[in-house]
Amino acid sequence: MVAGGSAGERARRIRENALRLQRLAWEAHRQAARWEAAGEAERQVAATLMSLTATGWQLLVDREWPGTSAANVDMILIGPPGVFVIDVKRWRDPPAVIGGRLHCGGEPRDGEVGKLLNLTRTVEEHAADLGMSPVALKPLMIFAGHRLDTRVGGVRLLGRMDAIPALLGEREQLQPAMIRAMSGHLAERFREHALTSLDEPATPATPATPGPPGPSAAGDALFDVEDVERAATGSVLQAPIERWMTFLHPDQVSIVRRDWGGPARISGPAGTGKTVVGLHRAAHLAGRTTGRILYVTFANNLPRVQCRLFGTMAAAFAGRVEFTSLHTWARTFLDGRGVRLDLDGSRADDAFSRAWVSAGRDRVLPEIDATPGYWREEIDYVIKGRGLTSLEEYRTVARPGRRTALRTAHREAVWLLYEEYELLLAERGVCDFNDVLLAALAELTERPSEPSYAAVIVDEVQDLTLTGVRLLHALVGDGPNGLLLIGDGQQAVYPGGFRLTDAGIRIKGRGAVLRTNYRNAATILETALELVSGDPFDDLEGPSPNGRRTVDATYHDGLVLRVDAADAADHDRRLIAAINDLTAPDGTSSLAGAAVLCRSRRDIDHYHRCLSRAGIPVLRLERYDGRPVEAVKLGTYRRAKGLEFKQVFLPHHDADVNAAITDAPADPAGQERSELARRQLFVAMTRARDLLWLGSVASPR
Ligand SMILES: Nc1ncnc2c1ncn2[C@@H]1O[C@H](COP(=O)(O)OP(=O)(O)OP(=O)(O)O)[C@@H](O)[C@H]1O
Repeated sequence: MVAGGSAGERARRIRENALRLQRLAWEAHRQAARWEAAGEAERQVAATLMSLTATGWQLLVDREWPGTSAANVDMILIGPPGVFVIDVKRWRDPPAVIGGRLHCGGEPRDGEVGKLLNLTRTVEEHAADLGMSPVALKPLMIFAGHRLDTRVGGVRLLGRMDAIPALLGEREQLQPAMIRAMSGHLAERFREHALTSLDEPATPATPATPGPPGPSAAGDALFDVEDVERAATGSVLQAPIERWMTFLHPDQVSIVRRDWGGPARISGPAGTGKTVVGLHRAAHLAGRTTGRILYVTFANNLPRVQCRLFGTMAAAFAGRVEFTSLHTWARTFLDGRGVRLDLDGSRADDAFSRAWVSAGRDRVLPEIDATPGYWREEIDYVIKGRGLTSLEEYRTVARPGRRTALRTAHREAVWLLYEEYELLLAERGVCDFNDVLLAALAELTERPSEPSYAAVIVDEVQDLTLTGVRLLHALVGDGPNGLLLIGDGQQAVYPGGFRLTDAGIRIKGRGAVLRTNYRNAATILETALELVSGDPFDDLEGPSPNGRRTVDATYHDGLVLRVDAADAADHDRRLIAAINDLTAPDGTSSLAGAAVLCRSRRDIDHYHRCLSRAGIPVLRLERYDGRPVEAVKLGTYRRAKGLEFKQVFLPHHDADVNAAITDAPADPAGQERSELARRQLFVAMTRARDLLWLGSVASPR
């Protein structure tokens, strides 16, 4: 159909719907007149909202607040945008928001806002039993006799006449099955108000328009919890994330809403919904506090994706949550304090290379590992990453995550190398990433952050250094619901770790573990777990001896395709053919869910050329913000952290893992390198939802 024709058809349908709503509104008015006990304002508002029930919305009127017989909730409206908890007002003077507070006739009415927010929390509590996230709960005041559309303290204020278009304009989050289930559930929990006995009318019946539950409906089984779970899980497989993220597993919702007396941790294997819980938690906290929330990760591109997701999921709080990478935050913070540092990665690399030549390679270090990279990591993650300032400290420090034991002579040699590196950095007047974090921590310790954050949520915490975690801890301290650390040691893609106790963070009794993988097809999950099942890993609270963890899979079909090519050219030909296979026979492309992930930047450049030559559009992960784009995403394993794709292609996937084994089969440094290579590959594999393509080239005989 041509574009104009399609638009015309849509316009005709919208007009038809509008007329139908109008007819239903008149019918609703007539029926609402029978609600003798309700006030005039409520009757009018109910009649207006009733018209929505023709399109699948559900309306509960005048309900008892559970646990009381005197208090009532005017209305609960459940529709595609969520659950609206409604307080109807008939004020003589028009409501006004002045200085962020609700007023009427010049008098503040904060109490009314507080009451509605409390009531919303009660509804939220009951909705959570079905797994509904707090982001779908919407406090709403409707004013009879006034026109307005504004917000105050998380509450939307609408005039009666403004309500329908405003509600229909809200972004959809709930599907019809969920609306029906939630309505049935809330009708049971919020009984009809005993003192009013409203004669609720049945909605004008049309097959597609279920009406609000009448008096008898409360007792009927209107839903089945398993149906809700099935509807939610089923929709995951086709719907874009924001459509179904409103319903989580009830255990996840309980973590989102939990009150923690101090720093807390969410852990769990790949794909178990840790980030999802983190984002919903951010929205929940934003609704409970007036301060800002900081949501931090290590990777640079992830904040963009998370920020976009959050904006679609909890638009009302989008301005309250700051998404950033740790280094960006630290640099902005230092800039704001007038601290100037010349961060220059390539000059720092050069300084290290020279330091290695003059103070590293001829000493005892090559006995353990002759590659300078190993010792650069020792400086980055152990010495500077932990903020060590003297050889005495370094002599005795535990090095969790590093498998190679160092004798005194080795530690002294590393320290010399470190001092030489620092000297060369100082001579050049440049610094490295660790210096930025160390400077920010020093600055923050001297002059605490102002204004401070209400909460800091750290995602992928296992990739931070000890200094990074200390810095974020310093922002909120040990206050209730202040610091939340989310991560999984099995997915650490950088070497060298630390324990939370090293940072002075105690989370005893404030941890939650997620165990159900919602992302990967079972066969993909099995292949990925097999790879790391023999590897111990460090998980911030202590070592974990076994890589084979308990994970429940949510079964959906998937495929692992292994391609053993004769040579590199054959390998790349087969990769391109597999990507071209994603295009349907009618020519419609489905590249939006595809990603090619590589081990190194050199590979990235190679595959960018390869794909472009084959006429396949490419979007580098540096520029990806989570929006669906008809292009293959291309990036390194590290850049893919925290992301997911329908189809993941891993060219030469086993090259690093094999090289680590062949180069140094037995020594601890080689073992450490192999484990790290396997963990990185594991992360890349677990990005795949439905298809995992594993390319290798047969080794030359
Ligand atoms: N209750 C749920 N029902 C259905 N899908 C869910 C649920 N919770 C999370 N998911 C989905 O599971 C996938 C993985 O979630 P998420 O990215 O939050 O996991 P994660 O534990 O942070 O993963 P990783 O550690 O591998 O980055 C996402 O597609 C997410 O939307």
